[in-house]
Amino acid sequence: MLLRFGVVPVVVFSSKEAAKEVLKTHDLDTCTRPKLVANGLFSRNFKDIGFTQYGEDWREMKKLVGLELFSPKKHKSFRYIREEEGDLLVKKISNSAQTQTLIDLRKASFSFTAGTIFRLAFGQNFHQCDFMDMDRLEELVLEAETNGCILALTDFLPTGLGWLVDRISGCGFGGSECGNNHNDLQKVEYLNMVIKETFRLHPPSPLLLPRETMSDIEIQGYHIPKNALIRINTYTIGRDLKCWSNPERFLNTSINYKGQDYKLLPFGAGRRSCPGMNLGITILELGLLNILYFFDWSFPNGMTIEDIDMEENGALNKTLELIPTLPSALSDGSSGWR
Ligand code: HEM
Repeated sequence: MLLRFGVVPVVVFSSKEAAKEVLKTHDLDTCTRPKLVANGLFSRNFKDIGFTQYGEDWREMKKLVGLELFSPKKHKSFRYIREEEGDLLVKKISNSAQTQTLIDLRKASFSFTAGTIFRLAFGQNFHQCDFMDMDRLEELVLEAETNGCILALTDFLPTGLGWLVDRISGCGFGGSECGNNHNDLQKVEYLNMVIKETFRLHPPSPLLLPRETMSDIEIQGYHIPKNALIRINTYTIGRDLKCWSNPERFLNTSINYKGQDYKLLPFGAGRRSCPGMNLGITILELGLLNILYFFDWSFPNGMTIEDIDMEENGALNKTLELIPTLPSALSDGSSGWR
């Protein structure tokens, strides 16, 4: 789909064939990022690896994070951090289980994920840091997410005009569907299937991060000029009848979701694909295993599954409050899943 936002052509690709042409055949022609106002603000003027333009700086950063954060050796050496944070998550939920009080699963998962990434990236324990406040951090992440989706007119209208309209208009930037009647092995297999299907039906990034063409190219027979903004619509591809026989149902396929199969791209593909993929998957599996293996879950009084708001709004601001119960076989103070 070709749109024109002000003076900028914006092309949205919603088929796996087009995604493959962009991310594989023309990866090198499309692997820079456009300088969008919102992204500049929370990436310290495009210095962040995710929003910096393609070139020497990006290549250096990619090499550095590949060695220092995401290599298999580092991944292994950070295991104790993931385990300690997993134990903390289990303890927190156990406390609620013992008093039979509600726990906000979104907040608990956020704390587990942010705690792990914070320690890994900054070498400091988030929970022992006086100057860090988890609620405030969550607000900041939400704000960054929301701003990431905002399109400012400054990005699309000629210099001055868009900026003026943005100021006047106030464009100031400043649960998966699962049951639990499974034994342990089934739980693990089931969990992997749930993760894959959640990636397909509810991709964390429904549109991959924006790319910009660095030269004139042709995709699916269409001419795309240099400096066009490109978006890959993974949400639509994940529900495309041409790719999936029954898109609304769990499919239980052995499909690859790490960027080799262009009908399932939760982490993108090509040069700008997610370098934190293995860490992300490990955190997700560990968090979910701890939540599902150690606890049974029930709704608060009077609530049914229909009351859960499954609508997506593109941000992480939905609460999911449930009551955990410790199965009797496990109520001996076990620590987290390793
Ligand atoms: C389940 C967890 C995660 C998912 C689903 C995910 C997804 C994505 C997606 C879709 C992109 C854009 C790819 C593209 O536009 O082609 C991306 C980029 C990126 N992700 Fe992740 N991600 C996850 C976890 C992480 C983690 C844990 C980190 C680091 C701690 C991370 C760091 C990055 C970075 C730095 C980029 C930008 C890469 C670049 O532009 O060169 N991600 N991620």
